[in-house]
Amino acid sequence: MKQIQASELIVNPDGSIFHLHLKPEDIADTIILVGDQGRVDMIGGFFDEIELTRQNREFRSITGTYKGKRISVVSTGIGTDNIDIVINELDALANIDLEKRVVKDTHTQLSFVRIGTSGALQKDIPVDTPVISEIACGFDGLLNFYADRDKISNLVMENSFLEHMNYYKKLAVPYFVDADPDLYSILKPGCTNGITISAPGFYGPQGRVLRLDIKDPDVNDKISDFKLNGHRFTNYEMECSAIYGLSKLLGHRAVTICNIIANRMRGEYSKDYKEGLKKTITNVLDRLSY
Ligand SMILES: O=P(O)(O)O[C@H]1O[C@H](CO)[C@@H](O)[C@H]1O
Ligand SMILES: O=c1cc[nH]c(=O)[nH]1
Repeated sequence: MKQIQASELIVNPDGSIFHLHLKPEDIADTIILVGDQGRVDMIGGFFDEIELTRQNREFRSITGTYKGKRISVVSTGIGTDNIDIVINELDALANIDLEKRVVKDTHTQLSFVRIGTSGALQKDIPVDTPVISEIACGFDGLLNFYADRDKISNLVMENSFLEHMNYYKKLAVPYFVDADPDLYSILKPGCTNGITISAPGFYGPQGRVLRLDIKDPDVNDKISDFKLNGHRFTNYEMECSAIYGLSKLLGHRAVTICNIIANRMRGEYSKDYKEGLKKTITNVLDRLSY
């Protein structure tokens, strides 16, 4: 079995993984991912008990139990570049022997559930309601670096979207990846479903204009008009695509639910998004622990 070099898999002197500062025994098989480190303690506030709290940089982690089920919560910070770190390191904790530096013989499948905030791309999706990402669309380009990108993505939708948008050639080619079907059906009740775009920025890459003009001023109208086989775009956020893509490549399960805090087509913003988000969090925890 090939040993992974010290420069490629970085382990801290205490045996924890480089960025997350976690050891294999610290994580549960079910892991909730959130962007905001403050949301980790919000979710922990609903737990029966917390066995571990850890923080390094923007990566805050807890592990505890909710209604008897062991769950970890990890903050990713913003963006798919951080997701590359978080998913690869959580997978390494589960599937690589960190002392021997070899991939383990038996695979442990992790379940990732992202709970985030998001901007709606359809007029009929109200603020403070949850959207579940049936399909993720990555504008970020992260998955394009990995060898089996085409094997796990929906190339028919990709080509149809490129044509519909007359996609600007200097942007990263977008990729489309499905949610895990089992997690999706467990968490779908009560949510609007659709295609979620993960953008590599909050402003220009999501069609926002403050002082800088953007390449395509009609981008959001064109996106919201796109339809294929009954699927439509529902929302923008910044992490889902890489979570779905890397999870699928690594043999894990993933789903994303985001509360809508802004409706981009109506120009509306939530009055108190944290209240609605708490309801979505307890719904997700109840369904995961059932
Ligand atoms: O609330 P979180 O989980 O951070 O999600 C959304 O909010 C951030 C932007 O404000 C991005 O991370 C986006 O994906
Ligand atoms: O519009 C929004 C709202 C939250 N998060 C995003 O990425 N975009």
